[in-house]
Amino acid sequence: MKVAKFGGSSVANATQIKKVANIIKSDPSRKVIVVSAPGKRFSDDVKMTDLLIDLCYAKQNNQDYQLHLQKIMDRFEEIINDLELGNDILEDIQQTIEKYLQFDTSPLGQLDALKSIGEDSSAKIVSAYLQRLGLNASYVNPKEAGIFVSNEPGQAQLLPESFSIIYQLRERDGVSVVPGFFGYSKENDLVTFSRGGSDITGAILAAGTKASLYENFTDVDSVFAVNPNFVENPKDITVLTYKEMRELSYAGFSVFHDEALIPAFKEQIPVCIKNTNNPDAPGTMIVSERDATDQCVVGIASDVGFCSLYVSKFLMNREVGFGRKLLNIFEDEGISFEHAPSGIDDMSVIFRDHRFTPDKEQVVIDRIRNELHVDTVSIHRDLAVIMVVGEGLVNTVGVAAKATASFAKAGINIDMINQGSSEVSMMFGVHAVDLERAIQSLYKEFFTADESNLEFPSISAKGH
Ligand SMILES: Nc1ncnc2c1ncn2[C@@H]1O[C@H](COP(=O)(O)OP(=O)(O)O)[C@@H](O)[C@H]1O
Ligand SMILES: N[C@@H](CC(=O)OP(=O)(O)O)C(=O)O
Repeated sequence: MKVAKFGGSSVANATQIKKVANIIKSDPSRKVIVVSAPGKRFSDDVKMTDLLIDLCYAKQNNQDYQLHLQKIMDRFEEIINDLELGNDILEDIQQTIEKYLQFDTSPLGQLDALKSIGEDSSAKIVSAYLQRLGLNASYVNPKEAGIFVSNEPGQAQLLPESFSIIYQLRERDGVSVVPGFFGYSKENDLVTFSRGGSDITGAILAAGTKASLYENFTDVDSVFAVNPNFVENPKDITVLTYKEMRELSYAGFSVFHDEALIPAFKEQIPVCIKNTNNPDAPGTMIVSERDATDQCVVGIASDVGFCSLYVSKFLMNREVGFGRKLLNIFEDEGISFEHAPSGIDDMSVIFRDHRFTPDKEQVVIDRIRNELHVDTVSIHRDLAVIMVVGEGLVNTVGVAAKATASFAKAGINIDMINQGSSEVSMMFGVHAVDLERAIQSLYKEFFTADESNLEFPSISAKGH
């Protein structure tokens, strides 16, 4: 049996949902279906999850929320009418929203409950539509499916005991349609995964049911070697390993959630990224091993929104416990870090900007000066991180030289390099303003024989 997840772009409107139904009908082994909330229908559109977040904040700030509620209901109504489904689903959605708006719980608990409406309603709509087409399909709530998670609002983690319950999904008759993005804590609270987390639900169900394949349907024919917003018609990737995809997703390939790789990897479930708009295209396979002999670099990912803290102290290498004490300061202040490249007398620590907010800067700097007696400490913001990823890359001679040469050709200053801590990636830090040119230059270097006829579009990054 297969688990198929359909992302927001695949359930954005009735036309898309009809394509989804055809895909499900065409292969009876697609027994477990995971759906996201309605996504963007055009580039300036707003995702249903964001509409629900706006509604929640309006309510919590005692503002008039009727307009927000209306936008949500209008969108669901249009989908339900276009699919010619009865009014009962719309009423059910409205009642669930009203119930959650009156919820007497923590603000974050209420936010998670409202955020889940998008996926929950999609699953009700898709299952009803499949039934209308004569399929034996049913809506299965994540609790019934066995998705039990930690009580960390917006950051849920699966509890391992879930797997044995999830396995029982195999026994259900017909097609089970499960909403993505959320589960339930042991205390019965509804908790969501991080943004983009329907991919995680799909991977959990694929691992839990020991599926033969996890299909992840989106709006592109394959994973491309670089984000298609930077390079026009970039090369597609036909196969890549779990490790490669995890690094690429983590570093900016928003097409698949990095945390979704872990359950699939643990149970060795192959993943196939496919296009709902072109289901006959082979897509990209993610597997445990690939032959990396002819192509050691498989993709180049990048993301903005990083900052770095730099410290230098003469003879740092001889001071036992320096790194621990430095990182301890961040632990005390509740700041998690991403990378920590170090030299003999220097160390940098890289953070996501939103984790190391400017209001924490002064406290951290004072503590580093007073407790570690460093020579220099400074913070650099507006940093972008680029990951050059590929199996065997770290053992291949000349990759770093090729990459740094391409930065030099484009006249880009490298703020930092971190090579070797991961077996499959090499990290570069550059100023965010140089990112687009850096990616284009690296792409030329690693993926094109003829550099003269490349065209680069102007950047319009697409995020969650
Ligand atoms: N390297 C990449 N390859 C393919 N798509 C990418 C890549 N990097 C970013 N993307 C973006 O990811 C989008 C698909 O992810 P997402 O919008 O989350 O889809 P869905 O709504 O199906 O979950 C693509 O439309 C594309 O813009
Ligand atoms: N709807 C949620 C979860 C999700 O996975 O969505 P999508 O499949 O559109 O990335 C979000 O927007 O974060």
